[in-house]
Amino acid sequence: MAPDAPAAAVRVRALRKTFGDQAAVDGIDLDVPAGRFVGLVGPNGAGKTTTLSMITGLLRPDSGSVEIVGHDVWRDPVAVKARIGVLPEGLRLFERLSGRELLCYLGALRGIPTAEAERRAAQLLDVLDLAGAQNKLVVDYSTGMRKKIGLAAALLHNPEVLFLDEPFEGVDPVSAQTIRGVLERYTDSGATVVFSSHVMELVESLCDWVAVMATGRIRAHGPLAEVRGDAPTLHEAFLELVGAGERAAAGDSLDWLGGGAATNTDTGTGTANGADSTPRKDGGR
Ligand SMILES: Nc1ncnc2c1ncn2[C@@H]1O[C@H](COP(=O)(O)OP(=O)(O)OP(=O)(O)O)[C@@H](O)[C@H]1O
Repeated sequence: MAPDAPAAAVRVRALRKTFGDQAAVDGIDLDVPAGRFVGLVGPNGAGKTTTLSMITGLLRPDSGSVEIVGHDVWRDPVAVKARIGVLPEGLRLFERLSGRELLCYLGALRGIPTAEAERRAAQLLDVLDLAGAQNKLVVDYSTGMRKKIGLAAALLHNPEVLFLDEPFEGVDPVSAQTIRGVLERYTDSGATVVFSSHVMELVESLCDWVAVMATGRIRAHGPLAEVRGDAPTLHEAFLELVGAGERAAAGDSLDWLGGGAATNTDTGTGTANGADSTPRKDGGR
């Protein structure tokens, strides 16, 4: 391979997963370049979590293959798991450990020498603004704190590629800024971050490479500017790619919805207010 063509961080071929007769991921191909900040975006149910779960070895595909920095996820799982960090959706943690104990324990599982694991844990807790809660049990952590301790756990072994499923969901703006700073520093060192999100503004401001998914397929992927094309924002390009205009128009059929009783007058099932549109507190009895 030419020196100016670095190996893909993630190489996906014909990846497919069905649940019953529904294809959650419908045979996707994807090459994620190394050293990028990558956003996987798509509407609810697009298949983002299913894709990330298969890429990280948490869910077995029906067919297709995934390589991470040249290692097959299903044939070479140990090599892959040593190279990746994962913050999955609905992260399960050891709830009865404190944040610091959790990181030190995971460090031991990863084979990191105790002193080094403690050093890294202390630094991560500090940078992620969790030092004050390091002795608190994880079960007592808030949603945002859980995301941050999950991120610390995913970074502890200094992985080459980090996968984050909705890392900013439930996180306040200050913590989001902290997480962002950590991730930017991490990608500046040449590592790759792949994260899923619905928040286009966030993806646009953080990512230099995006993949847009809808109904189990990749609709567009590549450098941010290319995917955005002539659209003024990624948000607008996204709406066009996933056909959201049609779905928005479908809302027109909710002609009864308006928060008032007046629209119920001729249905025969309403409040019997008749032509009087004045709201009545007695429920029309
Ligand atoms: N374990 C499962 N059993 C049955 N159907 C599933 C399962 N997991 C996912 N699906 C279905 O697969 C489709 C893709 O789901 P997935 O969670 O991957 O989407 P997503 O893009 O992550 O959505 P969201 O943004 O809402 O989290 C959905 O229609 C979902 O209902």
